[in-house]
Amino acid sequence: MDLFIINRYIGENVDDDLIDRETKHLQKLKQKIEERKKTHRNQKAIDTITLKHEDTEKQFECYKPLETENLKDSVENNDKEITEENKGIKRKKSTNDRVEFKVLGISDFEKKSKVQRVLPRWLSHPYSVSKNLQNLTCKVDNQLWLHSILKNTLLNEGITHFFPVQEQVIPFILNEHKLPYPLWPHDICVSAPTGSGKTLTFILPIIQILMSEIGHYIRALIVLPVQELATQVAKVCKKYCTNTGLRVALLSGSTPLHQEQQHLMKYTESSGWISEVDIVVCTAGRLVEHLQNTEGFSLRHLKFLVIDEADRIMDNIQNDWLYHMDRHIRLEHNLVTSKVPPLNWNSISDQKSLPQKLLFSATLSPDPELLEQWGLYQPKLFSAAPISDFEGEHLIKKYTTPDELIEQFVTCSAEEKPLILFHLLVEKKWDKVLCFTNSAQSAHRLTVLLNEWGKEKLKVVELSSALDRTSRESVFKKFTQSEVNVIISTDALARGIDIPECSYVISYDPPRNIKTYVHRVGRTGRAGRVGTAVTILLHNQLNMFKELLQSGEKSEIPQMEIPEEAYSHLLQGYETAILEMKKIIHTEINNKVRKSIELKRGSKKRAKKRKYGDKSIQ
Ligand SMILES: Nc1ncnc2c1ncn2[C@@H]1O[C@H](COP(=O)(O)OP(=O)(O)OP(=O)(O)O)[C@@H](O)[C@H]1O
Repeated sequence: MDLFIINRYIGENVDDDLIDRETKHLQKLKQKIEERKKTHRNQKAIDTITLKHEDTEKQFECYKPLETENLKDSVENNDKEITEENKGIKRKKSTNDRVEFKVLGISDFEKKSKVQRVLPRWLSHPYSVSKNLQNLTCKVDNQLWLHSILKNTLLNEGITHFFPVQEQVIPFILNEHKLPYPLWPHDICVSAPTGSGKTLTFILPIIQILMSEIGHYIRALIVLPVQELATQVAKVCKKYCTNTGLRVALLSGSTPLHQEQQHLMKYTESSGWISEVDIVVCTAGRLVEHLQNTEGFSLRHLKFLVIDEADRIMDNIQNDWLYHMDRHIRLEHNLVTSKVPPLNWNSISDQKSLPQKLLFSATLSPDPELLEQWGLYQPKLFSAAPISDFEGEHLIKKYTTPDELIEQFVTCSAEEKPLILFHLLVEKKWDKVLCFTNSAQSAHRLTVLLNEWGKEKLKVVELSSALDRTSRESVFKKFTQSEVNVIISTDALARGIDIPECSYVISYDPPRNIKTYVHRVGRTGRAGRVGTAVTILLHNQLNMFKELLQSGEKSEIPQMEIPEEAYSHLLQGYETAILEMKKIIHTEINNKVRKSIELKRGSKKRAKKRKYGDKSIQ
C-alpha cells in the first residue's frame, strides 16, 4: 500500500477530446488565413481584369459577361491557371461545368501548340540525285534512248558523259510521254546545285519529243526571269536544234516587239495564223506582251512549259504573268478552272492533257505552300539534298552547293577591305575572278579604283545591265581569253549565268540572303571544275553571315586567315588610287550633267547604251 499519493495539478478536467478540438480549430484558423490571403491575391487579379476590360464588357453586355463572384470562385479553384504574364487578360475555363462566354475584343495569348508540318508524299519522298560530277558513268554514246542527232551534237560539244541530274531526269521525261491514253505525264520539279547541267536536262528531252512531229505550233515554252538568262538558254537551245528541223525564238525584249512578232507568227490564206517556231524561250514579262498584243499567238498546242529559276520568277512577278498565261491556256483548252482536275478516268479522258510543267532551280524550296501556286499535276521531285533531310522542316530551307566548290570567308575592318581584295587579285594572282557588290554605284567605283591601282597588272571590267548584248559577250570572251582578269557585277548577274572558266567568286559586299549567296558562289565550281568563293565581311557582319548560312541549313564554312603584314604595305598605293578614282568619277558626273543640259537644250541625240570601253558614262 502506498503511504502517500502525490497529485499534480493539471488544471480543469482536460480530456483528450478537448485537445483534439483545439488543434483542429487552430488548423481551421490557419487555413482560413491562408484562404483569405489567396482570395486577396486573386481579388487583385480580378480587379485588373475588370479595369482593363470594363469598356469592352459594357459594349458586349448582350454576351452576358461572367459574374464577378463566379469569376472569383473560378479563380480560386484554378489559382494556378492565372499566370504572371497573362494576369488580367486570360480567363481560364472553370473546372466546374459553367459555360464561359468569350468576350469579344479580348486577345487570347494562350500559347498555341506547335503544328507538325506534314509534307505531301511527293515532297517527302523525292528521287535522289547525286551531286558527284567526278565519277561519271553514263556515257552519251551508250544511251539507246537518245536520238543520234542529239548524240552527235553532244559529242561535238565535248560532252561525253551525262551528269547525274541529266542521267535521271531525261529518260524519266521521255518515258512520261510514252504513257498510254488517257494518262497524262507527271509534272516535274528539279532542285540540283548550280552548274550541275540543268539546262540540258530540259532541252534534250523537249527536242527529242518535238522532232518526231512536225507542226506549225508553239509546242514548248521556256520561261526565264531575266533577259541575259533567256539569251543564254536560247543559244543552247538553238545549238541542240541543229539538224532537227525545229526552230527556236527568243522573246526577251532585246529586240523590238514588232520584230519579234514578225519572226514568230505568219498569216496564211489556207490555215490563218501559224507559228514560225516550235520552241519559244522568253522572259515572263515579254510573254505577257505577246499574249496581249501578238495576233495569232497561241499556246493551244503547248506540250512543255519550262520554268527555269522557278523560285526567282515567283519572287519577282512580272506583269502578273502566271495569271495571264494560266488564263490563256485555260481558254485555249476550254477549261472552266485552271486547277488540276481530280485524278479519275472521266476527268482526264474528257480533257486534252495540259502542258507538262517542268520547274528547275538550284534553290527550289520544296515548300508545299509555294509550289501550290503552280497547279502541278501529280508532280515528282528530283532533289540533290540528302534524303535524310526530307524528314522534317529542314528540307524546306535546305540548299546544296557543288562538291567542287571551296567556300571561305575573311573578316576585316572597312579600311582593310580594298587592301584585302587587291592583295588577293594582285599578290595572290587570282585570275578569272567574278566580284560581287551590292549596288551598281559601288561596282562602278570599285572598277575605276582597281584599274587605277593595278595599272599594268590588272584588267577589271564592270558588267552591268547598262551594257548591251554584244558588249557583254565581248566581255565574256575577253575574260575566257584572260584579257580581262576581273569582272565586277551586281546581283543582277548572280543567277544562272554560265561564265566560262570562272575560277574565283569574291563577294566584296556580303550577300543579303541565303539564295543570293548560293547563286553567287555557284558562278564558280561549275560542271565538275574546282572553284573558290570568298566572302569579305566587316567584323560586325560576321554574326549576320553565320545566321544567313544557318537559314539555309548550310554547315559552317572556314575562315581564311590573312595576316595584316600581307597587305599593310598596300596602303600608300591605295591612297593615291582613291584620289585618282575621285577625280575620274567627278569628271564623269560633270560630263553627265553637261550632256543632260545639252539634251534639254534641244539636242536630238538619243541616249545610247554604254559600249564596253566607253568611260564617259555611268
Ligand atoms: N554532261 C555534261 N558534261 C560536261 N559539261 C556539261 C554537261 N552538261 C552541262 N555541261 C556544262 O555545264 C555548265 C553548267 O550547266 P548549266 O548552265 O546547265 O548549269 P545549271 O545547273 O543550269 O546551273 P545554274 O543553276 O547556275 O543555272 C555549262 O557550261 C554546260 O555546258
